[in-house]
Amino acid sequence: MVVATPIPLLRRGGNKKTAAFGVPTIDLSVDKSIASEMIVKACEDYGFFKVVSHGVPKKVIARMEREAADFFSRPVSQKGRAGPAAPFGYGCKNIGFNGDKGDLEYILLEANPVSLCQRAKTISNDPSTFSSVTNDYVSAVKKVACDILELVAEGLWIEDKSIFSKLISNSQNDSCFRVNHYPPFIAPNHHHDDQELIDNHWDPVSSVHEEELEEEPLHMMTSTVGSKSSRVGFGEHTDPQILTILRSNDVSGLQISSHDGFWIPVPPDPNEFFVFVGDSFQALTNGRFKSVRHRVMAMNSWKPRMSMMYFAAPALDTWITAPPQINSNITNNIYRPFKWGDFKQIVYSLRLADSRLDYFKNHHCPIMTPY
Ligand SMILES: C=C1C[C@]23C[C@@]1(O)CC[C@H]2[C@@]12CC[C@H](O)[C@@](C)(C(=O)O1)[C@H]2[C@@H]3C(=O)O
Ligand SMILES: O=C(O)CCC(=O)C(=O)O
Ligand SMILES: [Fe+2]
Repeated sequence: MVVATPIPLLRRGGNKKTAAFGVPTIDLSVDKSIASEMIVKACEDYGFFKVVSHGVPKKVIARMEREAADFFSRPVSQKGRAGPAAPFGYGCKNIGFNGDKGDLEYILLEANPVSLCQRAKTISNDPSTFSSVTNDYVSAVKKVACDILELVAEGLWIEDKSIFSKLISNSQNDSCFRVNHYPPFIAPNHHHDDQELIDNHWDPVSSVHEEELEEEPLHMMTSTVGSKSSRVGFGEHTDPQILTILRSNDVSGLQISSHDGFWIPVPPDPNEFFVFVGDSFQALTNGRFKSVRHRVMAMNSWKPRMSMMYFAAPALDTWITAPPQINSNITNNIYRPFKWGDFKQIVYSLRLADSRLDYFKNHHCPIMTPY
């Protein structure tokens, strides 16, 4: 049984806003009452945790990785046939519609079999294999997301264990799937002698030059290789959906933000999944769970980072508001109830780094609840 308590391990002095901690790790094979309590605690304290013994076969992961790697290895002229991302399809450096940029290329897909089947035709020379491999992967991680959401309901002592999972298992769910591919990055002052550090023991904490980052808002950074700004892979943001299930190869770069403003590097773990609380889960729990800010910094690596995210979202017409089992007095609602589809529209009108949930904070607006 793997039960790791999140313990701050290191905080360097001066004005370096970085820290390291033991990622809260939940073994999904342990007794439900233990796992559910740990998940609720991690969602409250960090909005982030790792799951192990998740039951997703290695083969399903390896096949998805191979299909994606094969796509990104193609010439730009071929990849471009699946783009530009609007928002679905192949994208390169441009994220969203409002000028955000990152040092990456990606494919963003709707996570349903019909759409995947259509999209696969522009992505692969063997579309039926691509869509069947992607469907298998998406179904497997969706199951992980549902298991986690049911454990959350249990941990919150809610009788209807499917209160959250049914939102994403609804046939009209709006979940999506993204594969990000970050090119290798070697810092301009990098020496070959450092190779051993890169391969094995490289310490991302000391390599994040925060004094440089503070000069320029992250979302303004471009991806010009060779300048200091080349290090932003995917700028800081929270995910708007309910839950995100991330898996990456063994290349580092992911960082999460602690409540006190430190960037915490997350060591990659290709066999396991990282789980992020999204904005919608924050609203569904009336702020009890926190959506976690995160980003990807291009780290010294000769190898590309490849990550896959399943963003679990409800149907567009689903009301997002805390159920009475969580908040019995609606006058205490932090957020106005909103439909996922309306929230998504706001999301796409804003920049990556914006705090979108603030737009739904209750000030003087009348409270309407669908419950
Ligand atoms: C700049 C943007 C890209 C994004 C939509 C947005 O306007 C703001 C949120 C971004 C984000 C972050 C999490 C996911 O990667 C994503 C697919 C999502 O749902 O919200 C992306 C959007 C995107 O890349 O299309
Ligand atoms: O690529 C990663 O590791 C994370 C990317 C991310 O946060 C996103 O696509 O929303
Ligand atoms: Fe994200």
